[in-house]
Amino acid sequence: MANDSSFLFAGIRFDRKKFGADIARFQKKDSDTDSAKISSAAEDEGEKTIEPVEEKVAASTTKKRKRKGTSSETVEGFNVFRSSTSVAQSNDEVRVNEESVELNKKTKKKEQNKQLERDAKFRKQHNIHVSGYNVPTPLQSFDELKSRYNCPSYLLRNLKELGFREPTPIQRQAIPVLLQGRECFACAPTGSGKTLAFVCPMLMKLKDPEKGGIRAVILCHTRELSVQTYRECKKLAKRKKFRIKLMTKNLLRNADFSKFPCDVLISTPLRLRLAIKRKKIDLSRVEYLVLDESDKLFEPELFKQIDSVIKACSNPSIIRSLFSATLPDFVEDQARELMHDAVRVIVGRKNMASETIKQKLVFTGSEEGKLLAIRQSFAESLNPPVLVFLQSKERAKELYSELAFDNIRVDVIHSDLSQAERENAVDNFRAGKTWVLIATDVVARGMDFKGVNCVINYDFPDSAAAYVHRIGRSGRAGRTGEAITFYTEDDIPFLRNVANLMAASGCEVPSYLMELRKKKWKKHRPKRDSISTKPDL
Ligand SMILES: Nc1ncnc2c1ncn2[C@@H]1O[C@H](COP(=O)(O)OP(=O)(O)OP(=O)(O)O)[C@@H](O)[C@H]1O
Repeated sequence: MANDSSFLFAGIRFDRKKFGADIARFQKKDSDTDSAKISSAAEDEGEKTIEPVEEKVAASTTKKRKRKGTSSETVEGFNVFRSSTSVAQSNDEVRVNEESVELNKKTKKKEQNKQLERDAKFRKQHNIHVSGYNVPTPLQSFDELKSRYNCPSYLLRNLKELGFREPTPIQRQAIPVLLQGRECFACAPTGSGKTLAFVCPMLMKLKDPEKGGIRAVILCHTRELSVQTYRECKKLAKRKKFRIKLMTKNLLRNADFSKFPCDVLISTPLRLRLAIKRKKIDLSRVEYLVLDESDKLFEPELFKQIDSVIKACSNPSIIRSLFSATLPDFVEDQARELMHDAVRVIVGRKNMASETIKQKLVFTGSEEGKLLAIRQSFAESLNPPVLVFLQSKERAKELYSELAFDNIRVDVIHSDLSQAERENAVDNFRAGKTWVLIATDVVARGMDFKGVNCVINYDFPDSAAAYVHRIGRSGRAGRTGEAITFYTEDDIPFLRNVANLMAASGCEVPSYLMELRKKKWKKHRPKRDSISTKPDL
């Protein structure tokens, strides 16, 4: 047989050393009995396939290993001894393989189901709600960024140095979603760490600094928030030479965007739109786009601007994400049309105020009553830092000129101030130089002033979202805070809306408030009497 089959090896360099044992065995055998014996050996092997199911996977691999060096081995692509018995054997093998594949599938499915159960339990524990196909397992710890996603050590070190020991619920879920390359719209309470939830995966996705175009864009609705986000990015990217740029007026005016070295660009929609129109900035390489405070960006006055940015970010494999503490249905609907295969992540309940804030309603009767109430409150216990919100810049200026002489360190911020003045006001408040910051809604969203003890809604907010975001400047990152909302006769129709928000976030609300009628609450900015106490001349 060895001789007969030698023609099969013609033209093939046969390694006699390697297959010495086989050659010796074949040479010993009588050529007539040879194939019968080999066939029966093959049958024997075939019989071995009638084994308990559990052992089949192991058996088939052992069999493969055993067959190495036996007569029916494939030599460099040729099956040397092909007989009817080996066909039967192959059929058996196919069956065994099919069964073991089936078994593998079942085991895998079982394990997947167990993992899904564990994920669901974990999400419930952290009040995380998800929808979307194949949502990744939430993070148990920041260490998993290393074990599951090979997070670079500079980033882990930065997280540690910033004092972030454990991911917050939104970070637990949104980070794996974005790292999986999925688009995401996320809603989580104010002060719950959404910035890190989108910056961390962005830095991981970008891996290393690269030349040749803008790779990530973060859109923020105000300049103040852009500056803050820029600083947060820089802190997280420390030790890595990413080119993180803030779209300032100066940059917009003077930069040559055709040679713009930039990994991450942070901008307001207006400035970026101007750069697209005037400077032909190229966003076609952008891999990662974040719309922070997304519901604000989707409002009609900003929508045109974000729309042109979204269109300019034409990379088909872009990952877009939307983050906010409030996510109205109309934004969800628009987001669904815009995004593909997105995962929706909600922490707690949508559009809910943070549970760490003690909320209070105070009836002041009239505008004069408000001024008395705030003065009295400061006289009794001024626990800075305190933020006071008013409905317009005119009213903010008026209150400032009243309180400026009251022997408290007070400042004001609104859109009539220059950029430098606005930044100064924010920095002084952060540094504790200002105790009371009087503000319009320009700093109501996104701004992270550490440790604000109390927010006073001097003027009733104009919508549910405004209420949630304004009071959310206090009680951040798990700390407690306080919110006081003044109301007058004009605001009574909308009291029930605030009462509902208070009750939903666990505050005690007098029952009579819950019995009031609910009225659609949008853009409630009634004409109010002037704040001034100076007599009219
Ligand atoms: N894992 C963490 N552990 C502790 N603190 C954290 C963690 N992540 C973020 N923080 C801190 O929590 C604070 C709030 O974070 P951030 O400003 O991102 O909140 P946010 O959810 O975006 O709030 P908003 O809705 O008001 O914009 C920041 O001071 C931030 O440094």
